[in-house]
Amino acid sequence: MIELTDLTKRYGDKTAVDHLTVTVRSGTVTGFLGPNGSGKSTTLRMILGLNAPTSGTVTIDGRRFIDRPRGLRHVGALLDAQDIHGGRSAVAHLKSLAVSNRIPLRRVGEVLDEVGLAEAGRKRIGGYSLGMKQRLGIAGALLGDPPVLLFDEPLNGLDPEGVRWVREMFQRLAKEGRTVFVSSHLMSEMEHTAERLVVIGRGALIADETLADFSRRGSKAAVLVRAPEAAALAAILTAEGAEVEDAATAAGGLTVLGLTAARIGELAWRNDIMLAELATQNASLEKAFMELTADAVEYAAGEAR
Ligand SMILES: Nc1ncnc2c1ncn2[C@@H]1O[C@H](COP(=O)(O)OP(=O)(O)OP(=O)(O)O)[C@@H](O)[C@H]1O
Repeated sequence: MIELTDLTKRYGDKTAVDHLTVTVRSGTVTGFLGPNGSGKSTTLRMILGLNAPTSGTVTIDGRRFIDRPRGLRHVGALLDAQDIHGGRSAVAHLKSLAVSNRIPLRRVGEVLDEVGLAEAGRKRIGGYSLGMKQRLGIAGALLGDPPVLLFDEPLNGLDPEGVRWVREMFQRLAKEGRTVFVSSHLMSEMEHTAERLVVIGRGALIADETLADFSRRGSKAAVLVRAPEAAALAAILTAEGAEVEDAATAAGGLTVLGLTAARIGELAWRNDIMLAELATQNASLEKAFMELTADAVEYAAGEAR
């Protein structure tokens, strides 16, 4: 379990992390989401004792990371897959990590197998693709077989097969009872990866809940209706109290809020209006994320320069 209590980090006038209080539980994959520059990396670095908090505390299973003599055996982390010595091979890199953390050397072969780098293990890291570096970073995090794992944007640079593989691995690690905390600035990456979400904006907590609860915060469920006589139908639905928006992109499409699909179908039938399509739209996680973090986006497109 990772516990952040009133955790704050300031750089001069800039508050990178703002009184963050969060508990990251074991046995589940927790997504750590926020727009670019919202303080995710700074938080992960404070968890690992690489940055000192301005105030507040962070503990892992009750102790500060730097007070743990077992290091990589307790917490495995991938912070920046590119930040690695390109002249060495993956085997040499992992062996040096193993030796300095008193991890048996047989783990090197095991983790390289696990991440699919067994063949490339003796090649220079400098020649690796970003996806291979991500895999190597994940191997390093797994080396000490730790109960707590932190990953900063681990899906960056992975192809769709790689993304699926990482997702399945995170879920397996969580099922084994470990704490898996994964940052991303993209909801689409977390949607099929995490079970819980911690969402921050400008360093402050916006949400800490299950994915299902988070999606309910988003826009109300809407119903998409397509009908040749869209204008007539829109008038009927509005008279029934619905909020109707024209979906400008789809000819004849209406987005209806405030009525169920069943009720819309019934009203159309009673008024002899033919429907071409009637579909309930699930509240989109992406939309909920965009709405909740809109005020916290630091560099939006189209902003005054
Ligand atoms: N060493 C530093 N000195 C000054 N400001 C910093 C430093 N490190 C981070 N910041 C600032 O703190 C804020 C949070 O940065 P951080 O890298 O933690 O965000 P992030 O959520 O990880 O972003 P991204 O998704 O872009 O990686 C940013 O505004 C950043 O410019």
